[in-house]
Amino acid sequence: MGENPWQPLLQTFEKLSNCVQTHLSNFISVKTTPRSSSTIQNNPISSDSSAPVTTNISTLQKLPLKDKSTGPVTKEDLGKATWTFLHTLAAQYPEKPTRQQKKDVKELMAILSRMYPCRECADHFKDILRSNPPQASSQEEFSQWLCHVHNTVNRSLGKLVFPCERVDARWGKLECEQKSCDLHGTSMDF
Ligand SMILES: Cc1cc2nc3c(=O)[nH]c(=O)nc-3n(C[C@H](O)[C@H](O)[C@H](O)COP(=O)(O)OP(=O)(O)OC[C@H]3O[C@@H](n4cnc5c(N)ncnc54)[C@H](O)[C@@H]3O)c2cc1C
Repeated sequence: MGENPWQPLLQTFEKLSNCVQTHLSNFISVKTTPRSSSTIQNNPISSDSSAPVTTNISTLQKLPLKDKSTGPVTKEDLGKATWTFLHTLAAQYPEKPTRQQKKDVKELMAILSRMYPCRECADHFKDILRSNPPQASSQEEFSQWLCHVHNTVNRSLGKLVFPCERVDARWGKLECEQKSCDLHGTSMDF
């Protein structure tokens, strides 16, 4: 019998199909390959056991499991994030806080000095609070007090002291539509 006249066309089609499959699997980083020791089953939601989807281990090994955003937090990262939280809180603290809000600030600082997830920092902060009890009768008073205690930490770490008259320029209120992020309160409430 002579050669199948469709053979060259079929071979070309097969090559094209393999090429498309390779490019697609590179694009989505998941390969559909026969089960082997270097692949893991990864189709927990499929009820069709005849069509297992497998992820190539070498693909998983290339994933950035410990990049900057997912790796362990350093003392510096934690410090920066906490100061951002505290100074933003101070910037949004009401001009006329309620008794409850003043109490909350004191409690928050006390809790930080006990539970801040860096033991030496927490102990250090406890000492600072002892000689600088929180002052939070107004937004101005709280943000200046916080600037002062942050500078106390800065000094002990050999860092530059921040000019507290510039604290409002450095730490503004959150940008929220129609003041929806503002803390509300007036000392008349309680
Ligand atoms: C309660 C607390 C206690 C800490 N104790 C320790 C400790 O004992 N040992 C330790 O190693 N680390 C401690 N840290 C971490 C340390 O304070 C820094 O956060 C960390 O070293 C990173 O410093 P940084 O130079 O990036 O700027 P940070 O001090 O984190 O400051 C962040 C930003 O705040 C601004 N800023 C600086 N000073 C002031 C200020 N006075 N008022 C307003 N804005 C300011 C600056 O723009 C600065 O870039 C503590 C952090 C906190 C929140």
